[in-house]
Amino acid sequence: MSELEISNITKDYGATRVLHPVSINVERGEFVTILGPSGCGKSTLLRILMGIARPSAGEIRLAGTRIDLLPPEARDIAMVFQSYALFPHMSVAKNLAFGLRMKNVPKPERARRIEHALEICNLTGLVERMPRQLSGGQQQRVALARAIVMQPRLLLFDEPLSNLDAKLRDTLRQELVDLHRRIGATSIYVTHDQAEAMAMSDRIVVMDGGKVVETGTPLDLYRAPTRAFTAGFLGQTNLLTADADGLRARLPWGQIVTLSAPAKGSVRVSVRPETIAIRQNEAGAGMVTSVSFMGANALYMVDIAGNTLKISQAGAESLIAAGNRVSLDFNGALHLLSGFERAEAA
Ligand SMILES: Nc1ncnc2c1ncn2[C@@H]1O[C@H](COP(=O)(O)OP(=O)(O)OP(=O)(O)O)[C@@H](O)[C@H]1O
Repeated sequence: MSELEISNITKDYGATRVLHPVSINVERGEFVTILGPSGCGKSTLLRILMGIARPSAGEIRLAGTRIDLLPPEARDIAMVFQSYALFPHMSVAKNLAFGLRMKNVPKPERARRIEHALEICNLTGLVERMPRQLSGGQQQRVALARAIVMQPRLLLFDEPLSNLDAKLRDTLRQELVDLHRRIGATSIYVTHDQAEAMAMSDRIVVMDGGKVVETGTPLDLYRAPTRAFTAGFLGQTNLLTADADGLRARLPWGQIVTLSAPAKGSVRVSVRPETIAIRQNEAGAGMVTSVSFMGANALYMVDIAGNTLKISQAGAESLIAAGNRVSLDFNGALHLLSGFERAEAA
């Protein structure tokens, strides 16, 4: 039995179905990210888990108990919101105490839990401040502490870092991962930011159009996505059509390459920009249309037989200028996608 079992949850608004039957299992202590573009239904799913929206059908079990019919306060779930949602007229200490008081936690235990939550969220010293006297990052830490202090069975995060600047986001992302390791709470994190999902998660659930597209570890989904949607959403990639015969395949410009799995006929492959080597060659089939120096790497756009390929070259010492002809080497096997028609049509 999994700690959290989401079984065939659907959600209809009138005649519009925004969640098709969605089933996700989360193990105890696991950090699972639901990743998908705006409008894919991730917030709807979180609201259903929290109990602030009702599913049209399906069941949710937490530690074996059915919870989808319970009110939010009876679910043993805490949520950290994108907007922090702190009580503006209460100090940090009172914000943290509020939920505990509602649950009639005795005063000495309240104090102990608050002190612990403040300490692990790096907030000691700010306990008497009001929310308006805190920076965005500090406010988000308070929101986190307020969730942790409840010691919930399940922690939910709704894009909690998206209102922060890039640098602070990176810092807090790391803090969140450390924190999760220390408290080991079962966590569901919702984001449309693939870098965040990759850096933080034990497992990622990719959603699109109200459906689960694919589930896997960050490494598996990056290296071996099954769906074109996953390949394109998780990092950058090039999607190409090839003519396969076993492990060998011919690209549209005649180049012969190796596939990650045998196939026959017209197939789709995903090629990550960093797995292609670019070489200046007057007789090459490609032409550099643009080059951007990114610091640690250079990003080339290459036109080859009507296809535009992104190529990332690490530690480039000299750049190949736009207008030059190039040939491309594919290092290793090209990743074969399956089921791409369905994913793209979804
Ligand atoms: N109350 C509502 N009535 C009708 N449609 C709704 C309602 N709430 C959400 N939707 C629709 O449901 C779909 C999923 O919305 P949801 O907010 O879950 O997406 P999301 O993936 O969280 O997007 P975002 O990242 O932009 O918040 C969207 O098409 C949205 O327009």
